[in-house]
Amino acid sequence: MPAFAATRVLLLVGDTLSSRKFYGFSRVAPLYSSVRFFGRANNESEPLTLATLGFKSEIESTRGNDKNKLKHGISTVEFPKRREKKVSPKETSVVKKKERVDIEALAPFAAKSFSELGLPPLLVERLEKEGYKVPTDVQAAAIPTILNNHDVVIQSYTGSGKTLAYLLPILSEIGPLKKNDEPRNKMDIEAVVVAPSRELGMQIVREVEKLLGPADKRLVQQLVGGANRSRQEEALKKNKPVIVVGTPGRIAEISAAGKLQTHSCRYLVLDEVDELLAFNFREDMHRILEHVGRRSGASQNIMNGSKARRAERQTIMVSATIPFSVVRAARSWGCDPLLVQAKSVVPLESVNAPAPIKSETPAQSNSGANLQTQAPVQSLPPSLTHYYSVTRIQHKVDTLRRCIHALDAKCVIAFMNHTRQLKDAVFKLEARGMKAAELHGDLGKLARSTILKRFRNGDVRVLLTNELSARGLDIPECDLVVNLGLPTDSVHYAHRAGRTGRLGRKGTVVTICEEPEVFVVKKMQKQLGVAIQSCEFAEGKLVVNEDEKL
Ligand SMILES: Nc1ncnc2c1ncn2[C@@H]1O[C@H](COP(=O)(O)OP(=O)(O)OP(=O)(O)O)[C@@H](O)[C@H]1O
Repeated sequence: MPAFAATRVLLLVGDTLSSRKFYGFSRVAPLYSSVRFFGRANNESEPLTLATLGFKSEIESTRGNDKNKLKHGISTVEFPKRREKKVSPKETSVVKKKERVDIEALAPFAAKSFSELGLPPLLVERLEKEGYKVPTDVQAAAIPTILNNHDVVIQSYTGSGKTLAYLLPILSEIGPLKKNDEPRNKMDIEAVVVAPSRELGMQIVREVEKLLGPADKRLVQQLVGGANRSRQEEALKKNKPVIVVGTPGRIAEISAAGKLQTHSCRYLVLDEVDELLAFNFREDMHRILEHVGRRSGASQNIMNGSKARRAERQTIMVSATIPFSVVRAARSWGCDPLLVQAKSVVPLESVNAPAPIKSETPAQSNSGANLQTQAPVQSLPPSLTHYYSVTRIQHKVDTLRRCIHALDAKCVIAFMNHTRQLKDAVFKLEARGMKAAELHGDLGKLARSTILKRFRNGDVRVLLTNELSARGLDIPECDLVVNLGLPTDSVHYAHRAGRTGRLGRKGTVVTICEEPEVFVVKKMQKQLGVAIQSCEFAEGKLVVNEDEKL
């Protein structure tokens, strides 16, 4: 178990804003209308305003916001001050009046359109063609922030659209859909996206290909392990991609062989960054962090501190779960990074190490300074229903089958902790006429992608898998996640659970456990701040044990 997994906590509210410098604001991105900012005077007597940050005027956006008031959520977006721009007294007074005003915001979609976020028309057109019309909250917060050259850590719950939140600002600046048509040095790779699994890597590649369109899809190159390396190297040479997406091992390998020129790369994305901190990725990640976007002569610049680093790559780190180990790592990898969440943007500097856990109800934990229990809550989509059902170990697969019938689930992901258990479970389900398949890391790349394709197509109803599928896998149709083996902790629970209930869809999570394991479920319930209700499956129906309070 990697050390970071034990740290489940993130303190998100820091009262002192960083007074550190921010460099290289070259663009002005318009403000999306319904994500709000509030300014505040800081030590150096310059208030924070949208103007100081390079966004549209605060007064204008505030007016626009009146139309957008909705029932859900509070929106407070704080940015660190942008030093070089002075604020007029008029702006200052507006900011002061609005100081610490919490505003209702649209949820789950904050901005009305992608064009409001400063994306180029070609890209917006392509998005509309693909059916993406309204940005999600996290996209509305992240896109302008990345367009403003900030290094960021993006955290929001599973299935909330984090992939486009970083891809869109990158594609605004590089490739055929970008804002300006400056010619490109064809040898340069301009963005590197690192993901911990082949499946996630391929999924990101598909997303980029979709946006680039058939004529330009060769401008993204996958560099995932398990696939033919020389073919990947040939494709790099022939297609001269602007963006590569891959797993740490393969990217590091090809880079070490001198076949991947990333020194002048502008963007480095670490998707599922907390997973990428795992021990087994350490050496490869070290190489990637040292080489991507590090121009020759940069080592000399490092001596000059963050300003020099700013002139190099922009680092974007992403996950639904950001333990404090990531906060620490992100501070050293990035340049004054910001923590971007659906409705808040704060300097990572203001995120404090977790305080000891205090017993408090989820409602209390939202308002208090100790947000130890809050991080996993923010990692879970609100549209999920959680149950647990007690059974004997030898009846677990049969309970799974009855659970699927009772809930009439069509597309099910069931997690087991040991690869060797998967085959037996598949056999038992198939024997009872339920189409099932196993997916794990011991299978070859082709077998893995064929199984996933069959599952996505609906040919397979139940996918029996292990932790491999817990991260990032996007199968919107998945309506049920079952834990046949207990997840290691609440962070792992959150990622597994997040395979269902994607982007506002309903989803159910059922943990099938033995009696002595119930206390672990109770503990996770407390840490996650969600109700996990006891239930049974009898006569083809779900029976919730209402009176059993955890
Ligand atoms: N603005 C949007 N409008 C409609 N659909 C969207 C939008 N943004 C993303 N989606 C879709 O939402 C789904 C979830 O997005 P994505 O996989 O990026 O979530 P995520 O936050 O990265 O999840 P995870 O934490 O599990 O990796 C995808 O199917 C994606 O195509």
